[in-house]
Amino acid sequence: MPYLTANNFPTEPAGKRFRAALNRPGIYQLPGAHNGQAAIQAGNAGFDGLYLSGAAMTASMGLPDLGIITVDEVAFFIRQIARASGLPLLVDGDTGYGEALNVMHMVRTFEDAGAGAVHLEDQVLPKKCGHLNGKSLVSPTEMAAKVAAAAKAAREMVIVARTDAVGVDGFDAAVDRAKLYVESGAEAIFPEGLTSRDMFEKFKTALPDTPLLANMTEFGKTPFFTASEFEEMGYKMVIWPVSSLRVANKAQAELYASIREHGGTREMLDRMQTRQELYDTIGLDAYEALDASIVKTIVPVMPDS
Ligand SMILES: C[C@](O)(C(=O)O)[C@H](CC(=O)O)C(=O)O
Ligand SMILES: [Mg+2]
Repeated sequence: MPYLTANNFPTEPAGKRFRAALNRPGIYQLPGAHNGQAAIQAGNAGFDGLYLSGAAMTASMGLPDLGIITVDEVAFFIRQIARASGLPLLVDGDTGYGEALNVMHMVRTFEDAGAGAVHLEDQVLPKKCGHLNGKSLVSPTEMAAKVAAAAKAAREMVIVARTDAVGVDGFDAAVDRAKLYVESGAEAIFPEGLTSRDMFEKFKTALPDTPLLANMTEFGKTPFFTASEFEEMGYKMVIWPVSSLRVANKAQAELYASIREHGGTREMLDRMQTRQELYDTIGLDAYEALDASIVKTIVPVMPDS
C-alpha cells in the first residue's frame, strides 16, 4: 500500500518495532535489502525485518566498502527501504563516520530517515569487510566512547556494537571488547568474522544475557549455518547482508553479455520480472487508485466551471 497515506504507515517508531521483534522468542531473520524494490520482495517472501549492508550499498554504487560514503547517502537508502516496505531495518553504520559527535549525527539522521537499529564497528578508517585480513582497530576506550555517544543520541533506535577483534587480537580480546561495549550502552553485539560453530557457541557462553547477531555472509570466513542453527547456538539476529545484490549483480552481468551476443534482450525474457510483475510489486494500481480517490473528493467542492 502507498506509504503516502498516513494510516498505511506504521505509527510506532521503527526502533520500538525492531526491539519488539528482537525480544520475541526465536531468531530475528534480517535479509539484506539493497534498495526499495528488494525490500518489498523480501517482505512479500515473509520477512518482517531487513538489513541494509554497507558492502551492498557501496557495491551498488560501484564503490568499494572502505567507509567512504556519507551519512546522507546512506539516509537515501534508508528512506527508500522504509517507505517501500514499512519494515524495521538494521543499518550498517560502519565506523560512525568519525568520532563521538559524528556518531551522534549519524544516529539522529538514520533514525529520522526511518531506521530501527544501527551497528557501529571498532575498525579504523579506511575500514574493511570484516571477513578480510589486515584490519586495524581503534582502542577499546575509543570505541566505547562512540557506543556511549550513539546510545545518547538514539530515541528508540537499537544500538548494536560490532567488534572485529576476533581476526585481529583474538577471541578473548573480542569478548572483553564486547563486554565493555555493552557496559557503554550497546543493546546487542555483532561478533564479526567468527570461523566455527565452537566460536559462535563460546561467544554466546561469554555473553549469556546479551542479544548476539550472526553474519551469514557468503564467500567469507564463516561456514554456512542456517537460521535455525544460529538460533540453537543462542543467537537472536541473523543477516544475509550482500546476498540480494550478489544475485542481482550476477544476473545483470549475464544480461549485458547476452545483449552484446544477440543484439537484443529476447533471449533473457524468461529471466526477467515482467511489466505486470514489476507493477504488482511496487503497487502501481494502489497509487493510481489513491490519486483517483483524491481527485474525486476534490471535484464536487471545486467545480471547474
Ligand atoms: C556485514 C558487512 O559489514 C556489510 O557491509 O554487509 C560486511 C559483509 C561482507 O562484506 O560480506 C562485513 O564486513 O562482513
Ligand atoms: Mg559493512
